[in-house]
Amino acid sequence: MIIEIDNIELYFKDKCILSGVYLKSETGKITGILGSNGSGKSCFLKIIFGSLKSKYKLVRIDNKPILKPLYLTNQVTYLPQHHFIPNNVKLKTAFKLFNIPWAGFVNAFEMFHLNKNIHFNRLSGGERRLIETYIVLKSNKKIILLDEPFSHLSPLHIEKIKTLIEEEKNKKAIIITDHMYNHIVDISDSIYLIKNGCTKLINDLKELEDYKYLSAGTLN
Ligand SMILES: Nc1ncnc2c1ncn2[C@@H]1O[C@H](COP(=O)(O)OP(=O)(O)OP(=O)(O)O)[C@@H](O)[C@H]1O
Repeated sequence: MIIEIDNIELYFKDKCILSGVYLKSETGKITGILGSNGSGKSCFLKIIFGSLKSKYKLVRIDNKPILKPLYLTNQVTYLPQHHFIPNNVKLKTAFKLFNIPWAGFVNAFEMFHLNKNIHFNRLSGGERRLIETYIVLKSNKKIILLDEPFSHLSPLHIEKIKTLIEEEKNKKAIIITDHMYNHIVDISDSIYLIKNGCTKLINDLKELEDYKYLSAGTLN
């Protein structure tokens, strides 16, 4: 499956956030999006998902235009920046609701093996993030959108999530953004930088410095 997003124009009042955006992602590939604070990364993911309306947008899957919000096609899932599992839900209930086997999760993250019956709001911010990222990654959807999956995670958990992303990409198209650019660079097959409302396909990492996303000499 190849998904392409094109022709987006997003304004808030008369402030232009995105214009001249193009992104291509496909099954078996991880597509990274980088950009400084406020550059429009989250808005872009919400527009792809279909939860944020823009003035224009064109989404194509395998060359066919998708005219309704992508989430209505049942092909996409999305990890937002905020928590999406309600506070008062027990972990085992959350896994059941999203149809994700608990056993696989505790196999990968043993530290949770006694936590099946605890409520989501009894976990730390990083633990919640880890569980939500796992649930989104393991869903049976073909397109996965991840908005800052690494924030609040400790280094070992970041490595585990990266491994999981690499495993899942075999059957999914994964689009990911995070400020931990080194991890994005590490796992991405292609990288787009959002700058001045436009996406720029990065062919050489040095361009991240040229476009002043990183300060000069960072990559030396
Ligand atoms: N509902 C809204 N109303 C008005 N402006 C908004 C709204 N949502 C986002 N914006 C603005 O759009 C711009 C892009 O926001 P977005 O959240 O997409 O940035 P981002 O690249 O994800 O930033 P960060 O890395 O800091 O999370 C910002 O200037 C933000 O203030």
